[in-house]
Amino acid sequence: MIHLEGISKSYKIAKRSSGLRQAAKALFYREHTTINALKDISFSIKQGEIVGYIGPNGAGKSTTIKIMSGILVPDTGKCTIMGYTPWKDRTQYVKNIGVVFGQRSQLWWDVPVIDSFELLKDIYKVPQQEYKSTIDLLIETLELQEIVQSPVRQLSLGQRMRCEIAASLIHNPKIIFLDEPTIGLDAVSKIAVRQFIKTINKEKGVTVILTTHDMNDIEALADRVILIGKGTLLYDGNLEELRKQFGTTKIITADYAKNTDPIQIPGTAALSWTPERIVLSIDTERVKPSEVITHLSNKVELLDVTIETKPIEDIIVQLYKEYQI
Ligand SMILES: Nc1ncnc2c1ncn2[C@@H]1O[C@H](COP(=O)(O)OP(=O)(O)OP(=O)(O)O)[C@@H](O)[C@H]1O
Repeated sequence: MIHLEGISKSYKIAKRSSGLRQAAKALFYREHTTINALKDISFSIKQGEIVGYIGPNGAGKSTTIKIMSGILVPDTGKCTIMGYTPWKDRTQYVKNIGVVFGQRSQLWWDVPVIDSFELLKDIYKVPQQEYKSTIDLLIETLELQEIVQSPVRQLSLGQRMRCEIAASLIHNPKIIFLDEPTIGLDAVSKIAVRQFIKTINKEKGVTVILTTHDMNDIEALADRVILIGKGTLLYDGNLEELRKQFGTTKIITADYAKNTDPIQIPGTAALSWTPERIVLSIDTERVKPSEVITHLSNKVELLDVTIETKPIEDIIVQLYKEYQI
């Protein structure tokens, strides 16, 4: 469905110099620097996938989304999405995609949200009946009843984001590109937005490409992650694989009847210790959690034990370190 091959994109920016003399010189002669935002990016995405497109600030995520949505033209490379070249066949192509840029609004600021929806219906030439059933569903599932009559400028960020997502789906697109859709949302709104993305993917088979810095978004939604750093594709694979590769640490917290003897267990490191509780970090490649618990129960009278997996956030930090990005 989506196929990128050898995509590169650079930005040319004028160097700014300080001082009056330099500013005068710049009137006649401008020096430029080139930023290589994307270098030889290739990947394919199948229909119905939810792909998390991740990487640190400035990695090239938004640039890729802009190329895939036809806003930017790459310097070199091929991009075919549903048979279209996004920046060449824009008019036909955009009928098939929805785009949300968390940082920018596609809604008209001063008019009630519902009027923006109507305008988008006309732009995309959505038949009235189809529009009615889509909009009713969107209003209900994204809980927009109370806010659709308000102008966008009066909405909170979370309310606006829910409207943005609805706006991107009015024409029933087959693919949606979400660039940081949960940025600045409270916990409840984040969960609602994630749930909604999951539902349209499951029930309508919508393909989702999601960029985010919130690893909980990735964990909740994406089966596959593509990692980009300094414009280069570094990892493309299953989230579970990533976890296996980098997430071999588990944290065991054990509560026990008072014990003042030191506890040392091979393959573990004590993160904290009191006469009633120990928190151990264990490397599951060296020792199994069950072996640690057996060791512990031989030494102390165990009252409670919990085992936690390393949060996905830590795994990603480790990954960024590994690739030095
Ligand atoms: N319009 C532009 N003009 C010049 N440079 C740009 C432009 N847009 C992006 N860049 C540069 O290209 C690189 C990639 O930027 P991009 O916005 O794609 O990164 P990103 O991964 O989306 O980052 P973030 O997570 O911070 O949003 C950065 O170095 C950025 O400064």
